[in-house]
Amino acid sequence: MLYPQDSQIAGGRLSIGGCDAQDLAREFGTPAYVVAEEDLRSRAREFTAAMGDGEVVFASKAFPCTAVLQVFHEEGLSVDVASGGELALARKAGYTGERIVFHGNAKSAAELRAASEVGARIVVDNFDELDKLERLQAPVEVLIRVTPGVVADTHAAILTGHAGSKFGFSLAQAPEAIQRLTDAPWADLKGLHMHIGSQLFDLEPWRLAVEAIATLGTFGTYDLGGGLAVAYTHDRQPPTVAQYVETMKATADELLGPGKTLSIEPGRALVATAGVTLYTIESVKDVDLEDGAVRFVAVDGGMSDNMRPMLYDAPYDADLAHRVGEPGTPCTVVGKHCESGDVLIRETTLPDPKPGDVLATPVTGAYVYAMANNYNGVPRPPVVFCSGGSARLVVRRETYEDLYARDV
Ligand SMILES: Cc1ncc(COP(=O)(O)O)c(C=O)c1O
Ligand SMILES: N[C@@H](CCCC[NH3+])C(=O)O
Repeated sequence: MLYPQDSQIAGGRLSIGGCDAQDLAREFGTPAYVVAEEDLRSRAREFTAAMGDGEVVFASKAFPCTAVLQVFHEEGLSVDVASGGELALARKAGYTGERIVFHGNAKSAAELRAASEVGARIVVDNFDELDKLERLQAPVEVLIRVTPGVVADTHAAILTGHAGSKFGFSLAQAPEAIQRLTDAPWADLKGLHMHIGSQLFDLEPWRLAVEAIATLGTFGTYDLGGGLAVAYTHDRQPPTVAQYVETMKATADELLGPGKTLSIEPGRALVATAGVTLYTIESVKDVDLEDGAVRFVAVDGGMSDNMRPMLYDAPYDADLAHRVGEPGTPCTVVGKHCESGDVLIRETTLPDPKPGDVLATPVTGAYVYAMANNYNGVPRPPVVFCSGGSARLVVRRETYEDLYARDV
């Protein structure tokens, strides 16, 4: 099943965290991002149990929402932030510096100052950043981000560990960065960081990457980044959390030496399955073409609430919330935006979809809320947490007033 762990389907009706999906749509309106809180918690526990005394750092870019961060804070995870804004969210959720890892390939002096003031660990990406830190002279814990020169199998836009990536020091540059940070009296160099890409199914590239960074000397701490894939549809299954973590630990033991302090930074794999987006179908249109007919099912959201299909051709599945599991006919789910590329699902099957029906798209917890926007003046959807049969609003829907609230 693609739905969160505590979902149920009874008589074709979907419930999430004990809450009926159609009732949620009625109560909170659509589109709505529904989040199964127990799914977030159980993923966090799966990671922490597998990591043992290693550190699990939530990559907050995947779901930068205070309530989500609070859950992971309660579950004992650390947090990865990639901007001053994400740092502010992490602080709002209760995080203190020793559990914050600060990332970015273009950190400003102000962001570096803010990170140093709260005592966050800074992952140094380039020589200009190193110069800025030198000018700041604030005592900071640092890691060095290394680009291992490994090509993993994922969409080019979310590949980050290849030679030619904009992130990190190349293997050739890293020794100079290591030397400078070892010599700097203000820097406490803990070790190396790498992150080779996102939505990765194959574990082999991580091994190659660790092999590459192992040539740079021995450190006490290694942060191996995030990247574990999730199943968006039934077509392709990723490794389990346990398989992935065991591989990371065994690879580190073998290639970096035993007893290292290890961190991993999952984003997607912690939040994707907890999220279900609910839409209302607004129109159903059959278009006859020479090579067959297309049934467009148009919903009340689209590329403003989920950019991923447009950016990465990301596949999703969908169901009518009251007829889950029934056989259907081929449909293309489109959004309400003024672009033909506003396609949420190129091909799925739905049983006789009608205007007014509630459509549920599972596995929409990661990088969906995160990349929402106001294209066509569409207010961004609310976030609703469901658990044990109760639903609570944790982010309200934007209003039309919000759309001009920043006018001066
Ligand atoms: C530095 C860093 N760490 C962790 C992540 C999280 O990746 P994922 O969501 O694929 O686990 C990212 C995003 O790709 C990242 O840039
Ligand atoms: N936004 C991307 C992931 C970015 C990874 C961040 N380094 C996605 O939706 O898949």
